[in-house]
Amino acid sequence: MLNSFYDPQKSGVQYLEDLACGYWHSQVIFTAIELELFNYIGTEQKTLTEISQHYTSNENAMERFLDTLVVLGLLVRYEAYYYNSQLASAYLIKDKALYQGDSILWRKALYANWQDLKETLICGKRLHYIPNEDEEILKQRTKKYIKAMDCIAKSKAKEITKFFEGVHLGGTLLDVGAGSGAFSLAFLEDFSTLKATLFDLSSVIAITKENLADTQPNISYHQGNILEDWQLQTEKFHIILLSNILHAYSEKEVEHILNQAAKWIDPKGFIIIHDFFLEHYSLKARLSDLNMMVNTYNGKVFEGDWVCKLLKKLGFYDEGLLPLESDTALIIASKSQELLKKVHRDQKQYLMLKLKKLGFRNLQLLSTEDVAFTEVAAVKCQFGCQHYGLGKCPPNSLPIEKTKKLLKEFKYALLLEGEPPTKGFQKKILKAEKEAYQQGFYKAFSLWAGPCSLCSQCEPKSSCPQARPSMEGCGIDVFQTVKNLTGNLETVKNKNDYVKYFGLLLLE
Ligand SMILES: C[S@@+](CC[C@H](N)C(=O)[O-])C[C@H]1O[C@@H](n2cnc3c(N)ncnc32)[C@H](O)[C@@H]1O
Repeated sequence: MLNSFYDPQKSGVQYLEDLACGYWHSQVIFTAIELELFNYIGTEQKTLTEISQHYTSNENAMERFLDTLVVLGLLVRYEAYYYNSQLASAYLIKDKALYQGDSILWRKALYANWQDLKETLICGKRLHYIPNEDEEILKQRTKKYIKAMDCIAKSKAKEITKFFEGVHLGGTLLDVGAGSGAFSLAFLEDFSTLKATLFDLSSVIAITKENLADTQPNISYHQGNILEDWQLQTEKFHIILLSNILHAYSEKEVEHILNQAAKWIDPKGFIIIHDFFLEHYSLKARLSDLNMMVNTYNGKVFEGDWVCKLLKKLGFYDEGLLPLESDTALIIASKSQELLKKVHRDQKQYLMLKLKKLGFRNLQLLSTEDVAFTEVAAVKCQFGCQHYGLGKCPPNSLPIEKTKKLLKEFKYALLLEGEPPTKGFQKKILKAEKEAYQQGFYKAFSLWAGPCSLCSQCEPKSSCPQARPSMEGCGIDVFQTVKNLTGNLETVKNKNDYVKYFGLLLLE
């Protein structure tokens, strides 16, 4: 969920080298899509010679290129034959429903302005605009843009509508900045009594209308500028959708857009905001923010919290950020708290988002069945640790068999990663446990790392509301558990090496 490649224990020169070579990956996928290589291979097998002849390319160069695509997981090579991988077959062949090639090539089109990043930092905003673009060229570019948005929207639409499973959604939907209308189409498919109005610039509406032809009787269109007063000439709407709109603008325009949405929403309706937010998929959100800086007039990626505060000022309730499994998240707001309660949210994902704010480096959801145990932990506590017998350390902790039984009471756990000092980490674990409890995980119980460091003195036999056992003190094989999940945990080799702390928050 945090989408961060950086690992303070491991990241060194290799990490820097990989960062610097990021564009190599991009260039490989851009080229493969431009060549329509995955279409050419299709469901067949092709030899290097066939592929090289088809593209009139140098055979040696083509083999090196194809073998790189194999390592990237986009092709499979078996002896002399190349095939599309499952991933490429699903998303990189043009006639597939979830084809992503158009959005991948749109990324390429955005690259030119990234070259100006250094100058953009000095100037504070995008440097170059295309002056007086020819009408036909502009139309072709808008078409490409809509296709690109459509690829992404289609791949996410069902992730969004599932929040409303079981909710009776009827009436009218206003899709603000609708683009291809993919999100509206997904809502119409799942909620048959809905009618949607697609609101966008006239240049976009013209293309979307053409694309959808007359196949959608429940769709109407409204051309206009969302930065002006919305002149909709209809009743209020039951759903207002703002998907990937806020990040195109700055605070002032976002306030205007939300004000207009508040004006046009039925008191028993939902405002649905779908976007990048800094709290979710943080690295991608940050990079998207820079992308807005180099490629738009004043777009930026916001904190979900800030948007929620604006909605609150306008009299709306919301449930905070609802992360999708992919890189974006939702805010669903309504003036009716009753209605909001009907919206499904993934309780554990929501909790993870809240806990991230406590400052954990990383959070991983796991099944309690994936927790590893070792008898060696107890032996290491008894022989080799100065804390043995003190506070809540063994033998005042839970013996391994009792811990195994305890974990059977819980289905899930969150592995929480932090760092020294021990006291600070343990306080965060307690706060995490409290947050989980307050969100309804009534059994929530935590195990932390190291000897209890909250108080300077401790009566080992007495009960203490604050003390929790450590994972290792209860027989958990912390190394193995972490390695099973992330493959990443190093033994500390030097005194000053970075140490990772882990806690486990048990959830029913
Ligand atoms: C990033 S796309 C999002 C499209 C779609 N909502 C989605 O999520 O796939 C932004 C859309 O907002 C529209 N838009 C941006 N500024 C607008 C404005 N001032 N008035 C009307 N539409 C606007 C664009 O034309 C484009 O279709």
